[in-house]
Amino acid sequence: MSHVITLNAGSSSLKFGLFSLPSDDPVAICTGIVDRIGSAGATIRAKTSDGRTLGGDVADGIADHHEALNHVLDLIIQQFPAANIAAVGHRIVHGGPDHDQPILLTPESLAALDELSPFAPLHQPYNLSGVRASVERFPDAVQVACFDTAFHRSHPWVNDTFALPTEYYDKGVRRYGFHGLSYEYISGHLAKTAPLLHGGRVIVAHLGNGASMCGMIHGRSVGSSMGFSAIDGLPMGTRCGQLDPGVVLYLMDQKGMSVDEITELLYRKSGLLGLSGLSSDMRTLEKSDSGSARRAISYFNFRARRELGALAAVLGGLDAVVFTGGIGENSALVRERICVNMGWLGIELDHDANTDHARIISTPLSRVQVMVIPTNEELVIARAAARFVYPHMYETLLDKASPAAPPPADGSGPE
Ligand SMILES: Nc1ncnc2c1ncn2[C@@H]1O[C@H](COP(=O)(O)OP(=O)(O)O)[C@@H](O)[C@H]1O
Ligand SMILES: CC(=O)OP(=O)(O)O
Ligand SMILES: [Mg+2]
Repeated sequence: MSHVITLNAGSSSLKFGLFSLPSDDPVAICTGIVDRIGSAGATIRAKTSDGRTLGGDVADGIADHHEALNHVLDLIIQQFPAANIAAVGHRIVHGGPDHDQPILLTPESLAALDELSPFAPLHQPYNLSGVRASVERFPDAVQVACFDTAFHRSHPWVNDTFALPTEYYDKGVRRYGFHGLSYEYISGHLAKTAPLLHGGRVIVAHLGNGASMCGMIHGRSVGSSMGFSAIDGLPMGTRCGQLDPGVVLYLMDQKGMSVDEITELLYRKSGLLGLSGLSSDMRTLEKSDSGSARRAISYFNFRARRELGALAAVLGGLDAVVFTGGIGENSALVRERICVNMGWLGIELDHDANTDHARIISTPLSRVQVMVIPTNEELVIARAAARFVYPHMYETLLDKASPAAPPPADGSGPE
């Protein structure tokens, strides 16, 4: 049987998965993460489908993604010597304006994606270095790129543009939207488990270390809180979220800050970390009784409520809200605070169901159904890679999972 490796490289982490490809849907055999690449305290941790925990601290550290990948592959080869790697699927954060589907990676497509690195400096170069390292280790495997931006290419023009002179749009200065693999998973999951809601107006809140929201009609994205870069929209672990561009001009002009300094500030020192002065991790903030931790959580929830209302307006109403991502799946407090006093929008949260992390956390009478659905970006990548390995076998599966074309969103269609 053939196998697929999935790779999701962040600036200091590398998430990975090993999937087998039986005839119906890829099956995860092992998933894990290499953390703190390039700094002290590097770890590699993985879980297998038969309940084993693998890996541990890496005493000498891990210098870069190339080395991280070698650790991952050593672990996979040691633990699963019979694995026959036919494909490696990569999460590539930026696919530019044209890619609305996964593609096969070739030297030419890789070079073209490299040109998008300035659009996503803290993601794209690491994604692509994961590709290069895996080409070296698996020269015979198919390498597949799965884009975080692809799911949002169905945006109507008004949600895709800024009010800049149009030449900037033509040069690629657009609202791309990200976390598309997660949204694709949720959309497919709803299509299977709640087809009526899938056919309606849904807001998915992907709240993790990176956070965004997506408004969907008929399972397709019509709007997203992230824009040109993965800094926009909601505040995140270390990213500021929506910011008046005047702040950036002020920092450059009046404070003499360089591009690198501002990049560091907006991507790595802001968000929950910047506001709390304590941590980027919601778990730590929830446990803290410091005022700054409470304020950071309040800001996070406030902006999420604002975005929820804005997207509901874009969708022309709301049928369901889905929480996902590390915070969305695990923080009853954040879900409660985002949904509180949202009766005007039709949201009535069931306090006990929310505390119990039930799948449906709204009351039976709530007009809007509120759900918690764990995301699975790795499965979306594995499915895409499988499609290139066994086109005939997986084509049908993906057609079933992929949503039908939506009618234009009321009032927000191309103008
Ligand atoms: N039990 C929990 N309660 C609250 N927040 C949590 C919990 N578990 C994880 N998180 C939050 O989720 C974040 C990680 O989310 P995740 O979606 O895995 O992030 P990413 O994929 O962007 O690295 C953590 O940084 C933390 O803020
Ligand atoms: C696009 C993005 O923000 O990704 P992540 O959440 O993995 O940082
Ligand atoms: Mg993520």
